[in-house]
Amino acid sequence: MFKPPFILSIAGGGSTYTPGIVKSLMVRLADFPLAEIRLYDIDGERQSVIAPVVEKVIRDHSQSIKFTVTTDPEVAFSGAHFVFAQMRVGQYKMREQDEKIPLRHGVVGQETCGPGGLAYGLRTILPMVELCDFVERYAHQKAWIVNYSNPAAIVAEGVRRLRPNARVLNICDMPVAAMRNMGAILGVDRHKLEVDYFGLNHFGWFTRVLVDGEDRLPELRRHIAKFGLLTEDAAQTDPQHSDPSWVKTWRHIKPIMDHFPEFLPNPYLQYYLMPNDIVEHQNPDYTRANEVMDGREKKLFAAADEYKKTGILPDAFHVGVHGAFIVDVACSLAFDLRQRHLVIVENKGAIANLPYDAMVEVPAYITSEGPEPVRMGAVPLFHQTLLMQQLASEQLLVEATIEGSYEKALQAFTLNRTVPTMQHAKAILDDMIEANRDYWPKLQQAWKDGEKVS
Ligand SMILES: NC(=O)c1ccc[n+]([C@@H]2O[C@H](COP(=O)([O-])OP(=O)(O)OC[C@H]3O[C@@H](n4cnc5c(N)ncnc54)[C@H](O)[C@@H]3O)[C@@H](O)[C@H]2O)c1
Ligand SMILES: O=P(O)(O)OC[C@H]1O[C@H](O[C@H]2[C@H](O)[C@@H](O)[C@@H](O)O[C@@H]2CO)[C@H](O)[C@@H](O)[C@@H]1O
Ligand SMILES: [Mn+2]
Repeated sequence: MFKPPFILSIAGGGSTYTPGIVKSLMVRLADFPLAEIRLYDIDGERQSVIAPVVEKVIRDHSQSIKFTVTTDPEVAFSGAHFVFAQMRVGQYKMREQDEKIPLRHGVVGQETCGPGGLAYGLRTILPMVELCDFVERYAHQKAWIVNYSNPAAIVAEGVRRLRPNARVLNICDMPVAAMRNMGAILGVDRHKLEVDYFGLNHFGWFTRVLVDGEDRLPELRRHIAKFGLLTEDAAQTDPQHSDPSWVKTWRHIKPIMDHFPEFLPNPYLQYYLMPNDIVEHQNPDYTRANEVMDGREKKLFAAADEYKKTGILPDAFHVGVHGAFIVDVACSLAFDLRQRHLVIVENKGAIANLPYDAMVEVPAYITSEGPEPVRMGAVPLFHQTLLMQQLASEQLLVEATIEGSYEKALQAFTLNRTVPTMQHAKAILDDMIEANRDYWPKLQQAWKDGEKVS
């Protein structure tokens, strides 16, 4: 492995999360020493708005760290040791489409779940592969990409198929956020929890929540039966989670566990297990993308503007579990700490009754050569069946992208639990092809008028 101080590049430098992640890096400089931070984005204009805020965060902590802002991949990745990826391909304007198109057809409209997640996947797989190629070409031979770019399940499967040797670790902060709430409910710091968990990204269950060797899930069940996984504290520690849609999401853990009390679900299961409730309460003209553009993005851009004018940076971004988690994972990779974290990995038997090569989310020990998944055993038939259907939907989407296959995309949409019929799937897919014409690979129909055409 390489020695610190490290060169770290952030792909998706213009992200609303960049200042928070950099702040997390700054408070952890003693654990993760840095020589240089580079921001890389394909939208130079957006990145140039965020960059002065990031530079201020760095300079408040260090005068020596070099800071580079670029749209040139060679400049961004040459000699880099770590790449944090957080690209939103198509930006919020396309997230809005992902959410609003399915809703027009009475189907859940969500960033990473259902047809919205599949559409986002079709946009993101190839840019993520391109990022792997940039890193292979320019970065340190042993560089690690730690990837937050969504939809993480589909991105992980796409990279596994197309670049099996890339050193990419895909992560998600949703389980960590759930653990933060569990910790607040139990009166314990989240780092004291050791959990067992199985599933796919945004589609899994906690089966044990150990504190000093004792399973505290029974206590959590009692709290959830009244309040869901919501705590006043958690809302305060993450301002984003005071938004009405997040409050509702944490509350929905209650109805799910009222029906299936054994395991504690990932909040994203609400979209698959209670889609009708979700659609009924979603405003088709104002979705989460609008809430984020009017909230997190506007606040950060306004602060950047004020900083430019006055030299004073208002408190405009949150340093929560999102930044802390990626830095924890990077430290474990960098120094072979073998810490246990929930990450997205190739199954290799960790979930005994899921395919060996599925990209699953389970606890793993993070070594300098990558994650070593912990065996979660065989899962019950109910969960296995839900997981297999979701896995098939995501894998078909990846195959549709690789092969440019309309039929496989239609199968992926039809198999998704949020989509009631094949007619819904086709209507949504066709609208999405139109909306994504600047982003998706071309999907060809192999069958026309009952004849095979290719
Ligand atoms: N895995 C997780 O749990 C998790 C948690 C939070 C956010 N995210 C993801 O992080 C990403 C950033 O979210 P955000 O809300 O800050 O979005 P954002 O739109 O503010 O930022 C994303 C940036 O990525 C850039 N980008 C798009 N395509 C690119 C490419 N090919 N190369 C380089 N840069 C590119 C955009 O120009 C934009 O500046 C999203 O993918 C989001 O889904 C994931
Ligand atoms: O709707 P958004 O853009 O606010 O959030 C979508 C993301 O939600 C999850 O991440 C949360 C995380 O759970 C929370 O603790 C905090 O760090 O904020 C994150 C963003 O809200 C989810 O894991 C991501 O995949 C989503 O992109
Ligand atoms: Mn996530």
